[in-house]
Amino acid sequence: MKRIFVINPGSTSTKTAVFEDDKAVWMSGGHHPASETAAFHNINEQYEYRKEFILNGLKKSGIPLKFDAVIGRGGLTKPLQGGVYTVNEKMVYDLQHAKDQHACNLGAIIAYEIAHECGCPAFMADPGVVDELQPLARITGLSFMKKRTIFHALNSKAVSRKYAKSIGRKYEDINVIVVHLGGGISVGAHCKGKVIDVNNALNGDGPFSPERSGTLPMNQLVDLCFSGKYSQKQIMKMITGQGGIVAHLGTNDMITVSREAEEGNEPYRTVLDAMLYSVAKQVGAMYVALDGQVDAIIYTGGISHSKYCIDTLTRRTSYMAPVVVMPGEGEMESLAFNALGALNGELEIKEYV
Ligand SMILES: Nc1ncnc2c1ncn2[C@@H]1O[C@H](COP(=O)(O)OP(=O)(O)O)[C@@H](O)[C@H]1O
Ligand SMILES: CCCC(=O)OP(=O)(O)O
Repeated sequence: MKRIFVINPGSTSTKTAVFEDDKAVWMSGGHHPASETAAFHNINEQYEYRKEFILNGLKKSGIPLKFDAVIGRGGLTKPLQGGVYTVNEKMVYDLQHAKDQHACNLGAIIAYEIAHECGCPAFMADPGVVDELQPLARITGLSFMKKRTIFHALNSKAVSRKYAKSIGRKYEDINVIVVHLGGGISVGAHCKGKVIDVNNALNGDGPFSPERSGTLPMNQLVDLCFSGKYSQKQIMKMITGQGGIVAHLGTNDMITVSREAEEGNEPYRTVLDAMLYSVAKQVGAMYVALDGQVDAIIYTGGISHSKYCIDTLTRRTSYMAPVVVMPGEGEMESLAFNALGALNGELEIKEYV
């Protein structure tokens, strides 16, 4: 029996779990309010805060640091193929110096530290930088700017596989649109096992989300950049951490926002409806990317627990394809599955170079 520790830092939460082979025997985690994380200037500064949060969780439950492997959510390194990777010094360095700032960058770093203390291997799998875009989706309107993907690759692929299995088919044989509704929102076109198009959920591309601005009017953004009022860091923070629902309503707590909207309270109702409208439009774009050949539209991520959000999105998109709701995320199970497969020699362990 293998004991695996799973670490998953998200933009709004940190989740941890202990698995014995493929069974979760302990799960923990918590929400990080925007009021707490706003104090940090960058993700590296959150290292101690998140590590303490993780170690305290283990300590409170009396769980010793004895594992056969530790696996962390993959971070925003250079674009990579999907799969499971050993965390090495080079990866830790690249994550500490990553241009793209997201809490997932800490997953592999903290896994590496804890694994070192346990004397076991550290892994990460299917990071947000998995890149399978079809050639046309890479080209932008400026010849020197290429599109870069950052999305919820781990969960999007995990729920797609689960859905395919539930209908007796393989992920590699179906076409689905996967909408991950988390702190960031990604809407991907999965064509026979490859994500051929998807918005960059982190950097000002696609729908707006609890914490991201999504696509903005470009001329106004350029004016803002040259206004002399804001540093580059401040503008990036407006786009990635303090945009979207946080910018409009001052919170990333979508449980409250959904409840208020459902009761018809303003400005919650209008702002949330606008976010859902922008998500539905992105689903339409991915419908086109798949030439209308879509087996299902899968809604997943934390916000998919909200009946108000799912009812609204279903009304706006179900005429394109059947809607499937898989709330929350399968990231913890998927990470554990990858670590177990790596330990048992059933999955190739890739080296980060
Ligand atoms: N029952 C719920 N109703 C509405 N929103 C929810 C619910 N549960 C969680 N959320 C929201 O889901 C988001 C977190 O989603 P999650 O997929 O766990 O992502 P992340 O990795 O971005 O932290 C938060 O904005 C949280 O408020
Ligand atoms: C880096 C993965 C994409 C993303 O936006 O994740 P969160 O929803 O956890 O912020």
